[in-house]
Amino acid sequence: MTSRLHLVVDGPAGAPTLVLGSSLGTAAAMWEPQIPALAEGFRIIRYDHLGHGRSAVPPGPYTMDLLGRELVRTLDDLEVPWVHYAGVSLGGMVGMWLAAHAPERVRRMALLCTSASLGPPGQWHRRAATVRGDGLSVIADAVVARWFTPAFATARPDVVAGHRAMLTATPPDGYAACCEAIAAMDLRPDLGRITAPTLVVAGADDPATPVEHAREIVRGIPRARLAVVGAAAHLANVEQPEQVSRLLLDHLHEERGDR
Ligand SMILES: O=C(O)CC1=CCC(=O)O1
Repeated sequence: MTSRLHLVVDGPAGAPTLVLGSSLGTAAAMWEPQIPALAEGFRIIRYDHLGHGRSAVPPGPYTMDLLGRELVRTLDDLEVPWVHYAGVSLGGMVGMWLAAHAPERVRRMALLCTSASLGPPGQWHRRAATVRGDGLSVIADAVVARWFTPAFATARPDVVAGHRAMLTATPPDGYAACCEAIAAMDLRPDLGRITAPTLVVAGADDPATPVEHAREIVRGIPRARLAVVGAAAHLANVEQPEQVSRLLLDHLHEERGDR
């Protein structure tokens, strides 16, 4: 079976592959601020999660296992034996799953504004039911308020509007099915199996996955370290693009020192 994931590829064909995973309710375009800097040295493969962007929308509920296996299948199709991986939020959850279940496929990893366990499950089931019943626009204001700090929202209403449009363009059934994957997720027991050197990035003002969630991941992964980005909420890579790109490049280039 071929992959059901929509991919966007940038960068030189012969360069090491860097896979970028996006957050719940966004698509590959959420990584746009990083592409100019990262595409100089990496072949970047951005993917839309199942149920998101231009990927397939199979019936839910989904699980982290399903989302992760879909990515493995995609890498198999592309005949890519290993990758560097960076993911924001839901993208980071899939990254943790991948690095724990297929450690040979992940060389270095960055986990941004994410969590290994994001309960309580009831809140995700309620959000899924709301979205299935009434669509995404009814939750959009609340979600976007967690994505950006008030100061950034005031300074860059154009960026906020663009990301809000990305959210409301997400298929409601796909979004709801991913909420159910988050509800059922507990990656904490898997963290100790992750061998990839891992940079964990938290937004200092992220109300969705607070810094303490990042600290828990760092405690669980043997070769992990933490970076806290100031003046950033949940989509820290959008709010502080230069700082996050620099952190990613420094972490990915440390590979040269691993050998
Ligand atoms: O939508 C939210 O509340 C924040 C979030 C959780 C997982 C994700 O990808 O975004």
